[in-house]
Amino acid sequence: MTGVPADLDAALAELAGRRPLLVASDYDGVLSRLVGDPSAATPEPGAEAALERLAAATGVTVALVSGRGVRDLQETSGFRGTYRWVGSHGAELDGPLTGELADRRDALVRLLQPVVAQVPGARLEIKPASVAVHVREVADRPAAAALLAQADALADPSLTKKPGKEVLELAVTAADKGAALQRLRAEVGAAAAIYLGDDVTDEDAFRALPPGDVAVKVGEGETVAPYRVADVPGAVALLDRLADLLA
Ligand SMILES: O=P(O)(O)OC[C@H]1O[C@H](O[C@H]2O[C@H](CO)[C@@H](O)[C@H](O)[C@H]2O)[C@H](O)[C@@H](O)[C@@H]1O
Repeated sequence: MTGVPADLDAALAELAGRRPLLVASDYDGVLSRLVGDPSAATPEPGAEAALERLAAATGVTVALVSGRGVRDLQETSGFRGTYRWVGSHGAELDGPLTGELADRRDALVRLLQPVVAQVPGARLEIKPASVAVHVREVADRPAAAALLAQADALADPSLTKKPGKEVLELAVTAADKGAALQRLRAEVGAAAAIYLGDDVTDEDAFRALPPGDVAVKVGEGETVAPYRVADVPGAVALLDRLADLLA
């Protein structure tokens, strides 16, 4: 099994002694490997079992904090545990969004659909409070970059731009994972928290954690997180290790 780095293991041991404890994780690129079709992003083997063990521990709250809409996250992951579900980068903290936001999002769909349709392999993902232009499966890389630049240029200033891995998302709310994590932390009265993330939008969450909390970057890339695991199996190994320490 993928090991947990020694410095991170020591931080987990310290974290395990604190309650209430918030264990929060991103989904894509952390609990699921990145794949071409977003709807095919199934969980890594062992991920759900580790989350369930953590959620069963006394004084521990598990939260899933995703750029996906909550319903999509539940359907794609198949997870059914007693977790806090945070979707749309925090815009959906507990439930679905209002119709007014959907109207603004629909206008974006009408604007971008014909543009995306011109690039073979590109996808337009329609989410509760945003649209995402995906280029992971665009073989012509200059065309992929040009599409992302075009989407960026078409976005009016009231939108929030969220670049990510092979994607540019245009959101009709200013929600970010950092504000969502702070709210969650306060709601559970957490004495400590850990957050795992792999993408640009997770940096907001890392920055929101106070000293003593544990921020873990999954995979390569620049980050403000002080800890790192190499990949998705490494993230699952971390969660398993924390569950062992809490047992
Ligand atoms: O916050 P997350 O749970 O990590 O969600 C971030 C975005 O994940 C999805 O896109 C990413 O994963 C796809 C499936 O592996 C991949 O095809 C794509 O290139 C990645 O950007 C999801 O589709 C987005 O809605 C999420 O915002």
